Amino acid sequence: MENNPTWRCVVALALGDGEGRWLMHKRPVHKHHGGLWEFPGGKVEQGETPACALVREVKEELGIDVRDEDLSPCCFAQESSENSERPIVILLYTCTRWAGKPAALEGGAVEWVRGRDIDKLAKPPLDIELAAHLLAKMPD
Ligand SMILES: Nc1nc2c([nH]c(=O)n2[C@H]2C[C@H](O)[C@@H](COP(=O)(O)OP(=O)(O)OP(=O)(O)O)O2)c(=O)[nH]1
Repeated sequence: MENNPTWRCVVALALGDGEGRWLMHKRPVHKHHGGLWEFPGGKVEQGETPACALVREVKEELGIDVRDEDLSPCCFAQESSENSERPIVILLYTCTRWAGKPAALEGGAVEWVRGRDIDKLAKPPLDIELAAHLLAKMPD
């Protein structure tokens, strides 16, 4: 269900292993931005808080449990409204506590990547911005 008539809210997770690596998700090839590496997450649905949406999305996408009290707001990135009728805003949270072993349950791939190596991955435009903010705040 659409969450807002004029803009779309997407939430994303920078899951950190505490040793400078972050879990990156490769989008399934048949999807928008297929084959590119993103911070896992997805769209906020009507009636959800961003944190609730992220807890739900990472369970569906990676099969892991995170608790909303372990999510810390990190940064956001947004599309220009000149390029899109309903621009996307992506809110990135960090988290270093979870239960379960992350797996790509929707047909893509997952990998733990050192902060400086995230730069080398092909990413959608907003994930490029999110990665730059994240690494500025949390250098290797
Ligand atoms: N991560 C990311 N997503 C982007 C960017 N630009 C952009 O339009 N998107 C879109 C792709 C998706 O429609 C949406 C992210 O939500 P999602 O991961 O749940 O997307 P999805 O294709 O799996 O969703 P669905 O329609 O199958 O439910 O945001 C970007 O730069 N980074």
